Amino acid sequence: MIAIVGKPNVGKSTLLNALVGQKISITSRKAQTTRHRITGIRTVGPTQFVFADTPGFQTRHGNALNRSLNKTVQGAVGDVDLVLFVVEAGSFNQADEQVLKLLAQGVPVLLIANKLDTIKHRAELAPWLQEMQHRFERLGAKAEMVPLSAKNPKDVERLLGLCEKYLPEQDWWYSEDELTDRSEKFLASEIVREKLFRLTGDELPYTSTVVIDKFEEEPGKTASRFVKIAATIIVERDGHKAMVIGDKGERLKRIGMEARQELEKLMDAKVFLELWVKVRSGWADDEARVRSFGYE
Ligand SMILES: Nc1nc2c(ncn2[C@@H]2O[C@H](COP(=O)(O)OP(=O)(O)OP(=O)(O)O)[C@@H](O)[C@H]2O)c(=O)[nH]1
Repeated sequence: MIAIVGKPNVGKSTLLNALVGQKISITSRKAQTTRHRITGIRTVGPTQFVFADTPGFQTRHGNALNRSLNKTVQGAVGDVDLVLFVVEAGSFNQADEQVLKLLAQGVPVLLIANKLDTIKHRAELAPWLQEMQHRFERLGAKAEMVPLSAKNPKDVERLLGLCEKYLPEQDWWYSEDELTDRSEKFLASEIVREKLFRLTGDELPYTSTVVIDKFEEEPGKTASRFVKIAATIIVERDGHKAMVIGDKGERLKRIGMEARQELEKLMDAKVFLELWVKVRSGWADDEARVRSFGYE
């Protein structure tokens, strides 16, 4: 069991998807895309890797949504064999420091210095890596430094080999072909949320969310599956609703189309997807609402 932790936007979900070999956690340029603990499974030969992706640890806003996200992170690092602590290569700031403080004593850590491809002069990274090593030593923590790019398949394969050394010998938890413990219904809401964030860019606040109202598989008349999904995009203000719908409904249509195509591939089914947009002001500050929208 391996937890993937780090501040928002360092590439945790990108790394998880690469490690698992299939997209199971959504990613975007927007920070705070991941909202839930997502388990990804990869079985290679005799070894089963169970990865837990976590939301980026929040340090700025203390609202109910962020408190819930941070609880998810804390829960994930407690009981694992190994932690992948993801940072951006060459950088370590206050937000990274906060994550470091969460790490349980005694659990081995790989410091993943991600986005190595963005560093022009690799030699310049050496003093930074040394400084990182010292930082861990001062805490009495064991850590191995692993500079890599989550977007480079060779780096990801090498990382799997490094992780393997830390895993105990025990029975597998999942069958060989399982990739995630999350349901298709959950993945559907995540994929709609990813398209929503990607197609609205920085204009839409991260407090928008997606709730699945209906997820029904039609009894098969033919060999292929047919799934009917209705989802509501929840936003904070009327202005955001207009932004999501777009000119003559163009943007909402595009969100629906891209999400449907990806879901059809993922579920190997014909998908009928219906999208609605609703305004619910202040939901991210309201504990009960945060829970009712599926956050722990
Ligand atoms: N250049 C480069 N970009 C990367 C790499 N890994 C991830 N990214 C980009 O970094 C951005 C954030 O990636 P995510 O995987 O969504 O990051 P995250 O840490 O899961 O983010 P949160 O959900 O906010 O916690 C995306 O635009 C990725 O494409 C990498 O190795 N190199």
